Amino acid sequence: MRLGGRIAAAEEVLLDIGTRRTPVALALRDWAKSHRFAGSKDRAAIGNIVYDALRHRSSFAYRMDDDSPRALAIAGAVWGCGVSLEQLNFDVEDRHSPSPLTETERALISGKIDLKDAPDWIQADVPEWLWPAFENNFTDEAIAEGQALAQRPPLDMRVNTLKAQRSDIETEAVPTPLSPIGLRHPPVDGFGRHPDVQSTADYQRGKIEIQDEGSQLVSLLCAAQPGDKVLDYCAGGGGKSLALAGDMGNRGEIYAYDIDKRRLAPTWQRSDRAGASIIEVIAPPAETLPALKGSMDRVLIDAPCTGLGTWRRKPDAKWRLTENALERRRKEQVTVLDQGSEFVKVGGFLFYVTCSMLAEENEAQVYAFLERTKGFSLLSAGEVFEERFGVDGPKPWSEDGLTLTMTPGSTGTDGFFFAVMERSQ
Ligand SMILES: C[S@@+](CC[C@H](N)C(=O)[O-])C[C@H]1O[C@@H](n2cnc3c(N)ncnc32)[C@H](O)[C@@H]1O
Repeated sequence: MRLGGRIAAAEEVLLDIGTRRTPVALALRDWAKSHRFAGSKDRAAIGNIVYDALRHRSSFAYRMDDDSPRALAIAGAVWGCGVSLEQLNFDVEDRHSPSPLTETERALISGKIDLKDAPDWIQADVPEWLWPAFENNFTDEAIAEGQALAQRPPLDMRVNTLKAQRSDIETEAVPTPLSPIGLRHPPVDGFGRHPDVQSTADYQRGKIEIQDEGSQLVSLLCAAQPGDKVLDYCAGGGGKSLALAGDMGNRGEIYAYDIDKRRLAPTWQRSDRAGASIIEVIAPPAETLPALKGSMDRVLIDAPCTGLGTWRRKPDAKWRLTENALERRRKEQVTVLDQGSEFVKVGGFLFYVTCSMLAEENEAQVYAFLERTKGFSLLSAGEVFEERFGVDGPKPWSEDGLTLTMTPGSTGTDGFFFAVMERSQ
């Protein structure tokens, strides 16, 4: 496909996302299914235009003075993928090409509108309704943090130390700056794409997992010891259970529970591949779960959240998020904290993690939990962070000197919140 065809395809996909509210990955898959002539390079290029257009939706719309799919697709190609104005001379004979650029479009692409004059939320590419909370969190750095969340992400992998060391992995990926067991393919440029890690022998043999460095760090911050009894209360697909099993040297007990059976399902196969035999999956109706109450050394609550921290990877979620959804997540967070905390033994630890950076989902939830629940106290996570990842590397945010908030802007990871509490009675 020529460039014009790729831009027109991106416009079509953006229209689909806007009208059907289809998640971006699904919209791209649907488009590819009905356009079999598109090769893998075309699909990657179209994907890059679409993802970049969504990452920067409000700032691109401002600079194009237009938020139509056409304007966003052109902006995605130019400012996201580095296409030049000269390259945008679409071939009028090509029926797959968009119509030629108008004079106004040409002027706008040449940079007629200065983003510096735009409201802060537009410069930051954060939804307008969410801006006060976002700004409150990051104050002077809020625009920079928003912009960091709109960048392309790296592809991070975690080395499964049950099967390999970092130096054993055959790859062009580089070590991650903080995680001692992470490898990174940096963000791609232009129309590039990341290597297909899942088809490598190391992945198939369970030596590596795809996992963002932030997710690796929160798992390592739990400092689970060989022999511990650990409950992963919101285990989802088991990503953190697997990381914990590696850190524990496959000695001890890990119970992976989630209210949603379907989300939990891949954990069996993933544990097998990783050789993580200490993981016991407890799926609903979870008859064996109540017997574990009060007996766990560590309980990890990787709570359901708005997922702000993953906007680099799921930029469509940023514009779909509503105040109602935030409220629903907040209620679920109260539930999982109350329920999960019952499993911690006296002298054990409770970890509260989200992939959000909103104080309402993070510090506020932890403080409200401590207020209504006897016997738990908040410890400093910063000390463990420095112990495990050194004092010289990038530092997470900490509003209270105890909890940690990692962000693309501070630690170069997805956004994650981490708090550790100890049970004393
Ligand atoms: C952030 S995801 C977990 C991701 C997972 N830990 C990982 O590393 O891949 C949050 C999970 O919480 C689960 N959840 C929501 N409400 C729950 C509840 N009341 N009890 C247990 N799990 C719950 C959801 O089904 C979802 O899988």
